[in-house]
Amino acid sequence: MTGSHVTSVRVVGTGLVGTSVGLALTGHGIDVTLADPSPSAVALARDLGAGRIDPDAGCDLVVVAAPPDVVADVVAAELAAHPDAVVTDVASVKSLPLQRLHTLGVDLSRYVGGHPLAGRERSGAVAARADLFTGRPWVLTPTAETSPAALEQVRATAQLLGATVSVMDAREHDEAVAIISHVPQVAASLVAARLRTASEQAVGLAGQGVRDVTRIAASDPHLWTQILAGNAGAVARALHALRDDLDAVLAAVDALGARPDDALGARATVAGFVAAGNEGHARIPGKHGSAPTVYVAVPVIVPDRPGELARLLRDVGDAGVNLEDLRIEHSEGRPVGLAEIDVLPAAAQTLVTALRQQGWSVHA
Ligand SMILES: NC(=O)c1ccc[n+]([C@@H]2O[C@H](COP(=O)([O-])OP(=O)(O)OC[C@H]3O[C@@H](n4cnc5c(N)ncnc54)[C@H](O)[C@@H]3O)[C@@H](O)[C@H]2O)c1
Ligand SMILES: O=C(O)C(=O)C[C@]1(C(=O)O)C=C[C@@H](O)C=C1
Repeated sequence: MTGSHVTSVRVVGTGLVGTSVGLALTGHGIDVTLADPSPSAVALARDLGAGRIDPDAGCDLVVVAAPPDVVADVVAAELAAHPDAVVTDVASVKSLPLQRLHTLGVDLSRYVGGHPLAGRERSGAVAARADLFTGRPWVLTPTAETSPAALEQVRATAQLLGATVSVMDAREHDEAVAIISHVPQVAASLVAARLRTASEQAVGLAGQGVRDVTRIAASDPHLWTQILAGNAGAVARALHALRDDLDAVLAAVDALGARPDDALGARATVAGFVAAGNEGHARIPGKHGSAPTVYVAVPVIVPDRPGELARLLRDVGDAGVNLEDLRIEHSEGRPVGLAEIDVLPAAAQTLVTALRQQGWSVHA
């Protein structure tokens, strides 16, 4: 290691976040070794290019990207196994793991708690992206015991991945993420859960509004149970405040439903909460730092027949264009689907032309 720059990093836990860290660091020429209790998870991360598997390799830095309920024990084990390395983690909650480390009596001078505010609603290495952290916040939660050199090393590594680093204490972090991450997840899940009992006809009308509000409702229940349980105090406080607001809106809407011509003040209440939402929304900062890679979505109609998707993917490959992501949607009542192929902007026109030549209906 030279200065605060790392040359070798061990990533423990090769799911979405760990594999993304591995991909990004490997891209910067850093020697990354990977570990995970699941042999298939670690092999997949290696195959995707996130690093190599060598349990005996030394390292400057260990990044623990394991689930929140085991993270403290894994950090403690890594500190013991790598006595010259700095150890950080990426768990979404910070106070409980820190308490557990204190209980374990671990020397915390080489440990720096961390949390990138970057992720996806999908888990596992397949969802990993090298540019996941570009322009995103990354909180570090050092304690009085943390050595300044350890803090600088982790800060430099997060910055190398394109993140904007801020430093706060663990309790402060947990209060903040209850409001900007944990309650939004609860709200998205609750709104999406109402769709279970809606009619087919109603769900078939889903437009962009409900898609925007519920994207993170696709998140992993196992991970989120650990996150919400791991920050229960702060989440409960934020949910009580939300419930008070919901009660006020409900009272106004109830009054409008019962006495539309005589519900004094009810419309002002409704307008007030929408306006308050405008104000809160306006406070969300734009992304910091350089922009993450922006892909262009090329929409292609795919007949709902066996082999059609395979034929499309073959034609994308034959066009010499790299497919960055793929989404498929089925249109209600139509014998076709819509495939959205994400590609780099520079490749979009080549792909559109090539697919049209092959007879595909491209809506670009
Ligand atoms: N998903 C997100 O959007 C997001 C964003 C920021 C931070 N985080 C945090 O990152 C961590 C990992 O989340 P993820 O989304 O990558 O989850 P994931 O489910 O995609 O991956 C977790 C990985 O940890 C492995 N694992 C399980 N037990 C382990 C142990 N004892 N030691 C080492 N590895 C172990 C699993 O096999 C799996 O490969 C969590 O602490 C989470 O709170 C998640
Ligand atoms: O799915 C996403 O877009 C996220 O960024 C997820 C998100 C967030 O709430 O910001 C969720 C939990 C993590 O701890 C960090 C990131």
